[in-house]
Amino acid sequence: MNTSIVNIENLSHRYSKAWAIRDINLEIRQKGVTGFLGSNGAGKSTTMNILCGVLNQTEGEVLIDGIDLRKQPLEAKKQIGFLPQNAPLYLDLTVDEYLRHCAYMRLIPDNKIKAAMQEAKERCGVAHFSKRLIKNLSGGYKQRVGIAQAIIHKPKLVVLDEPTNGLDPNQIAEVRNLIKEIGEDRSVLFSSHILAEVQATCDTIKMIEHGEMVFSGTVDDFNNYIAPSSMLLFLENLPPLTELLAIEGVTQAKVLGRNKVRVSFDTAPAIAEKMIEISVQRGWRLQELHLERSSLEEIFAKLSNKIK
Ligand SMILES: Nc1ncnc2c1ncn2[C@@H]1O[C@H](COP(=O)(O)OP(=O)(O)OP(=O)(O)O)[C@@H](O)[C@H]1O
Repeated sequence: MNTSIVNIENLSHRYSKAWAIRDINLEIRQKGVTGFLGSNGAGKSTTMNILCGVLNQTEGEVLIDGIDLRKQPLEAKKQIGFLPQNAPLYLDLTVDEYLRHCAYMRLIPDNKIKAAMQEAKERCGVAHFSKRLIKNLSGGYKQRVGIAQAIIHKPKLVVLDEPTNGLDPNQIAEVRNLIKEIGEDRSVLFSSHILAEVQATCDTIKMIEHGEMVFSGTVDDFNNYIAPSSMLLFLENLPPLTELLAIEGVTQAKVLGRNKVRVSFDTAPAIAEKMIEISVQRGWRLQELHLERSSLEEIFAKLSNKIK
């Protein structure tokens, strides 16, 4: 069995002269939610449009569930549901009329359309708006209908391009939950330039900047991308700073309160364990040790600059 739903190899795309993406390699697992992160203009939409067969790449290969998208587009596209950046909704249709149209477009057999519509509507929480004109739905519900059309044919891969863009905070939370639910039994790839959103919704992160992949890994890998270089210590018996500074690897020490000190260190291995050991030996009575990690924004900035 193929363990990846998507395999992208050496993918590049050029609009007229400028390359929008360059030599991208990407693998996405069969299940779970993958966040596709990148600044504005990084190349997310270009990659997603190629991945969904909406745009023909200049170079490289895209396999969906092992099927070459270029050579067998109809077969490959059966496995893909796509919600582009501007949801392709027909505002003058009702939810039912629109989803029926999408089901026809997806070549769902006539006798299965009703059940497919019902299942997609229930999954996306829009069944009670079946007869409502799409133009009369709130932004969040329009987006739900957009997601319903992306899953109506039960694809193995659902691709959502900035699905929470323009929604209010409540609607964002609802759409994020829906994305997580959908990712329970298939693979979802969704793009965003909001770090916290990707962190809250995804298992895996892929990040693109200036058309090149700069990161691929778990959310934890991402959060730990920059190794900590300082720690906060809460010590009942705070020693003189000279004693802290004499520890191998410690570069700075600053008292922040009666029992609190910030210690900066270089890349000394196992510095936290060493600090605990020394504090026991010397009776400093360590109450708490907190490694200070980089904020997501710092990691984002570092990755963004990686290829500048
Ligand atoms: N149709 C087009 N013609 C020419 N250049 C384009 C076209 N579409 C995108 N580009 C350029 O390709 C690069 C990548 O754009 P893309 O839309 O893929 O980025 P993005 O990461 O999706 O950005 P955003 O978050 O702003 O949607 C940008 O420099 C953009 O200006």
